[in-house]
Amino acid sequence: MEIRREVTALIGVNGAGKSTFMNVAAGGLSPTSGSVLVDGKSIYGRRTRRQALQTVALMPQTASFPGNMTVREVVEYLTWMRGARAGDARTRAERALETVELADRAGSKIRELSGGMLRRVGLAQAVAMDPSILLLDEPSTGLDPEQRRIMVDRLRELDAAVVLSSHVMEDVSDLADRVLVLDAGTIVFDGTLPDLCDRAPDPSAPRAAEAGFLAVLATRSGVAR
Ligand SMILES: Nc1ncnc2c1ncn2[C@@H]1O[C@H](COP(=O)(O)OP(=O)(O)OP(=O)(O)O)[C@@H](O)[C@H]1O
Repeated sequence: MEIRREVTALIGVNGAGKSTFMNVAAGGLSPTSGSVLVDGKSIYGRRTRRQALQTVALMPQTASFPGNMTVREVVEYLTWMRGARAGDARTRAERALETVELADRAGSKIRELSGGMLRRVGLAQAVAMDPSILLLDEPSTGLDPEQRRIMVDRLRELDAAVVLSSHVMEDVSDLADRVLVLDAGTIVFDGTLPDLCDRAPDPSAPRAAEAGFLAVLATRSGVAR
């Protein structure tokens, strides 16, 4: 598939392969077949990997940051790891923490944070280097309604190709220009949200997107049989 400079939502049932896709696309899980090209350069190529990795950032589904480090240290360290110079990494980390409204907890230890705050640290480290490709694995999980709204607003402001996986249809309808449905590792739908709603038995009914998603999967399993 080709990812464009827009927001692409990746949806699918548990185990469909969303996180696997994200990890492969982010350069962290080498594919057994196929390739990942960033601006035409392989993210797994020996000579091209370094540059490709600077363009892509992942907010993983679960992140295990060291509990003893402060929020600022974690974001700064990961930003430095991505190639920022030390002073620049500090500035970028501070700015990213402001973006996710976590600046007031910059000095807190990771182990003192709530689950939703940890998710926001994951988002901060992903946006700190202004990546042109941002992969977000279930970004709204664990966020309260206000924080989810802030995340949606921030993501709308980004000038990047964003891929987000989600089970929350509200995220999809608030953000996605394009929707992909993944089923057992295969893309079985590629279109807009209205296209997906059109697959529902009643496209004008409330929750038509969910019904369309289920209809796509039902058609697929019908074909498979
Ligand atoms: N490290 C691993 N080793 C072997 N199999 C794995 C590993 N991680 C995931 N899988 C398998 O790969 C498939 C896809 O898993 P993946 O985590 O990508 O799904 P997902 O769509 O992100 O699911 P969820 O919605 O539950 O997060 C599943 O069958 C899963 O059991």
